[in-house]
Amino acid sequence: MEKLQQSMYKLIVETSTRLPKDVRRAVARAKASESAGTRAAMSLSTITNNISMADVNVSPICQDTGLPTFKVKTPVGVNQLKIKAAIKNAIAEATKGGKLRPNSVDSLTGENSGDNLGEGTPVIKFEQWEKDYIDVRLILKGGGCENKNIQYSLPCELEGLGRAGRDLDGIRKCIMHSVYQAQGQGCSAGFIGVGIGGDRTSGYELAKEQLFRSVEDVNPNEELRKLEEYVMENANKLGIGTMGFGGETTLLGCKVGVMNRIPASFFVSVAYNCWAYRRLGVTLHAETGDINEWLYNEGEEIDFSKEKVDVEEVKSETREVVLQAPITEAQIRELKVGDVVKINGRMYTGRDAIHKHLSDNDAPVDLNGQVIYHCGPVMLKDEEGNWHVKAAGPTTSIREEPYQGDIMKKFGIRAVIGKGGMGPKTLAALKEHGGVYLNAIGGAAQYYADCIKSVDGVDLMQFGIPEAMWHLSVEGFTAVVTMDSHGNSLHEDVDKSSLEKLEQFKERVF
Ligand SMILES: O=C(O)C[C@H](O)C(=O)O
Ligand code: SF4
Repeated sequence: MEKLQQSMYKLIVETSTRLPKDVRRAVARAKASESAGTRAAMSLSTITNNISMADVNVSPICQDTGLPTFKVKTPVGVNQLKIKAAIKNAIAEATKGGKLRPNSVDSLTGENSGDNLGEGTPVIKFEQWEKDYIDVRLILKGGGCENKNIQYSLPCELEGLGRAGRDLDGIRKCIMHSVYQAQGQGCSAGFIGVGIGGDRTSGYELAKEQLFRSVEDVNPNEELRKLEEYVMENANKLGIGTMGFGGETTLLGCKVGVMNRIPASFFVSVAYNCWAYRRLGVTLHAETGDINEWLYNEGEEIDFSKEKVDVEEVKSETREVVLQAPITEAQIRELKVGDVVKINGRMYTGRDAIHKHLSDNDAPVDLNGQVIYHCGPVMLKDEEGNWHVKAAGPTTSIREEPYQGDIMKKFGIRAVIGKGGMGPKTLAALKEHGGVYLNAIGGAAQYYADCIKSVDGVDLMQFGIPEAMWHLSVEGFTAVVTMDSHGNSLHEDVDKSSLEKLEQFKERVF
């Protein structure tokens, strides 16, 4: 098994940096369905551009390289402990080289282990089989989409859809609701894996298991095939769209599995995966550990770098404003939902730990008139001790909802950049204080890393690389105003209109 660690390293790097062929085709279909010049089309262009940049840079498609989850099938007699050790070594190596973000955090102390290893991370699941080779599959599922997973216990009442009973139609309603409740926060357009039955644990396992199916397979169970097709057709009528900006494509794939349950329980579990659906697999020679074959490798690989972007058309529909910090209140009050903002100059990253910290402490820098970027980047230090950005897309902003408004007022922050939008408390604060929320394209970590021209400093490194406050110099960092200082929120509007659309699916279908 001398090649095992090397094979696992290849699998990790490939999964983190190259989107699988079936997923590319799904993204391309979504792009083709949007009209040029719309926000959805613009976002999808950024996404496909980002996919190509990750190919070329061999760098993470998204900065959140998730909780690495391996599923391994081994012939009888193969030493699983050796496989586990090889996977762990390969994970540490990939983290050191900036192919994975250090993502393993002590839940009690908040300490980041720095190498992605720790209690419960990575997840490795073994199964034995009768074949004579090893099958290893890996999914890197990020935290933002993981947070949008949902489990229903039937019967239940669902907003917009009424009662969901213990039958196929009740299941249908749960799935439709799961897409609605995710909005754009899990970086839509997304994929869902659904598990019907089991208990709370095995139901979610089954849901995640569906994410290991190919996007284009056909469910052999006739009832489930119909259900999957129904969901694909109708969830896309909800109008949530890419990033929750509205649009034709909200869902890129739906896979449903079923298992038995016990009489008192009836769970429908949904695992939501962002467009940056990073899962791959290999088969290995059982004695040497060499890669025999790459899985999910069928069909054409779309090379998005060959596509042409119709920039002129995009420009005609949107107003573009260039900003440079420090920003004045008057400049902010000029901005309206729908404006495209290009930022030059300084911004500071701040996510979960920073927001909590700033609510009880002074800021390490003067934040008056400044821009906060909700981002946990992948960073590498060179031999001279200088930091380099390897991936730096936005994180889900709603987690900062309890703190954001207060912090903006306390420190005089004028703009926050993130994704998925924020709630009523922040919207009220933007109006009162004169602030703006800018939505960047979730998952576009290479695209944004390219806009970052230098790393000028870092504070609060004790929170770990993703959570520290990085001082960044940017050029042409592009984001859309989705919440302005006049009380307007695109997120509130899309939520409301998609709930109205959801109500159309109240009547029995199955
Ligand atoms: O942790 C991150 O960088 C992003 C996260 O996956 C998210 O979607 O919020
Ligand atoms: S930022 Fe978006 S694309 Fe990246 S892992 Fe989170 S949900 Fe997925």
